[in-house]
Amino acid sequence: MTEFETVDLPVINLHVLLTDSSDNSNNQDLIDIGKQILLALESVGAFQCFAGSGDSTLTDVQLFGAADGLFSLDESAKQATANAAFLRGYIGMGRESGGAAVEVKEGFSWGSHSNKQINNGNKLQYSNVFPSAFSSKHVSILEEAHSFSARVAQTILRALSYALLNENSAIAACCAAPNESEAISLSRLFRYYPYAQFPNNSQKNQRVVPHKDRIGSSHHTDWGLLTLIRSLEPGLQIASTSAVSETTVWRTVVPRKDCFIVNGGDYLSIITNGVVRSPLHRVVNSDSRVRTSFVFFYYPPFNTTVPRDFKFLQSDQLSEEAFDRLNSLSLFKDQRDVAFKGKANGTNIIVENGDVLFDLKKVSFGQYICSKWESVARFNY
Ligand SMILES: O=C(O)CCC(=O)C(=O)O
Ligand SMILES: [Fe+2]
Repeated sequence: MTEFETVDLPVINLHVLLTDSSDNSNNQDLIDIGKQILLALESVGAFQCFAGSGDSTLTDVQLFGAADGLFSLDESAKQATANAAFLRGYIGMGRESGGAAVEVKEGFSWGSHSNKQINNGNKLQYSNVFPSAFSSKHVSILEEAHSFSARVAQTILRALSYALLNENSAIAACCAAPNESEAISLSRLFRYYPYAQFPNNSQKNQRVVPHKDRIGSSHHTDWGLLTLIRSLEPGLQIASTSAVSETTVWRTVVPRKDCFIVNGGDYLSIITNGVVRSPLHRVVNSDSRVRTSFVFFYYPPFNTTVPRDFKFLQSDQLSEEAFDRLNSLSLFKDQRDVAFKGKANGTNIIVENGDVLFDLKKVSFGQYICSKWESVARFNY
């Protein structure tokens, strides 16, 4: 495998804020940690976060033990959950991609344990679907991973909104209903395999170019407020540029034990007028090793729309660099299979010059995100 550079992400210890829930603006820890978070999110757009040790935390041993239990089930037990509900259950190899490449991974999605049913057309809020052979001990570890991650994400945003001082109102609006956010946020486990496990069946003579025709996760930015990632293995890479070009250098994140890797998301970048970066990233697979990761996408409440004072797309309000950066976010890109590119898709997506624009006045965040998830499903493998 090609050698890649590594990136040294700042490490931020959030533990003290998770044990102290007082919402007091004089709280020095909140201010200090908020500043560290702001510095990390406005420079690289990512950091590693230690969320504590003790009972109410998530350990790598618990999490990856549950992941092993899940992925080692029979294919038929996993497949039985594949089409049970939108964004719940198993995702088979090659069934999802954010680009033209085949993503050589299997995955599993779940959400909040307290979701009981579909809620007023809100497809993101649904009860969990686990294979019947999956142990209840492992189910509770995964469901606790979801609620703990939501608490960590809320705490990061609370500290960030203090650090942003005058710019905190947009974040505060997104944080006003943490239970609604938790209900539509998404947890996933992924297992990435050597590319050789997905050979080229249809065009046998064509060479498969590693990291181009086959990849772990195509280059993208995440759509939501924050993404939390756990893994024991490197593979996640952050780009040196906001769009892929000849000068792009991919740098590997080396995960630290019992830490989350935290990425700023597109929506957070938008509501902070580009102050927070949503870093361009991808996952490359090893030739010889399997990599497992836990990924948690933290979203604002379903009905959130962009706040009224939103300045995006008025380039006079932003530096040229920030404007270009916001314009290249995956949230605004058409990530559908090539066969659909340039064609309108129902009511949620507006297509202009092949790119998808988010009609900010008409569409709620939740509705739009449903259409984004539909756009990355792949069926023809
Ligand atoms: O597995 C990882 O490390 C990250 C995956 C990722 O970027 C995503 O699913 O959005
Ligand atoms: Fe991502």
